[in-house]
Amino acid sequence: MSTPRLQLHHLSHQWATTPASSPLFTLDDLQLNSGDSLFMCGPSGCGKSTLLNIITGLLPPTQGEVLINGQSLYGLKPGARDRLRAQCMGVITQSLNLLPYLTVAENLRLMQTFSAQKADSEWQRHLLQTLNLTAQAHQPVEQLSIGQQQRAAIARALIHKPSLIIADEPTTALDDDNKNAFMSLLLNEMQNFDTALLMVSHDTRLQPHFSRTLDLRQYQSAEADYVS
Ligand SMILES: Nc1ncnc2c1ncn2[C@@H]1O[C@H](COP(=O)(O)OP(=O)(O)OP(=O)(O)O)[C@@H](O)[C@H]1O
Repeated sequence: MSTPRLQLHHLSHQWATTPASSPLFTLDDLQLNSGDSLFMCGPSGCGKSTLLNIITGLLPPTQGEVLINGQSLYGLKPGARDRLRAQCMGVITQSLNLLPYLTVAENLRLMQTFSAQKADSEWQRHLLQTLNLTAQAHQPVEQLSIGQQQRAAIARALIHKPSLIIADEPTTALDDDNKNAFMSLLLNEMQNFDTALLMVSHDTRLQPHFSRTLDLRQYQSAEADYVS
């Protein structure tokens, strides 16, 4: 069995503004292996973005441990942590994170540079072909349709062969047909590329696409303040 892609141990977070007795959430144990897809939901303010920031190395938790491929994320110095994030994680957000004036291929190349990988033209060709973007490879992203931009964002999240994909509300702007197409594509590609997926969404209709669900509300302290 390969090393888990993500492990959370006794993880909790507490803002300085909240009482010591009521951390935002407490997750004793969570593990994602290659091929796992986790749907994370919960009411506004329950801590989803906070947890994603902790998992992506941007916010040290007040307690507990985050392991990426068995490596303690916060046991690393900030520079090494940034490198681990760039090498091991692919992130897709609602705003897609693509540079609009660069072509699709240039966006992919930039991601490879951040992750300190050599250009792999064979892999890029394969990805663009799989995602039906070969004809758009040398077009600026701002000239693509929304659906094409989303496929480009998936390619960008996979170009460096990450072990973990983090997707934060990536389907908010989509109609139902495009939502389902996007999810099928993302899940299919993450299975093909041997990675794990953690996606945050308010849209519980997407839940059946995933192998597991985590409702963060269930991991909150009783005094937590959020909007249902
Ligand atoms: N820098 C901060 N300092 C203090 N409190 C914060 C900070 N950032 C967020 N919070 C609080 O932490 C709680 C969780 O916020 P978070 O953004 O993680 O929720 P969320 O579940 O992602 O919400 P939404 O679904 O609305 O995006 C909120 O009560 C918020 O006010």
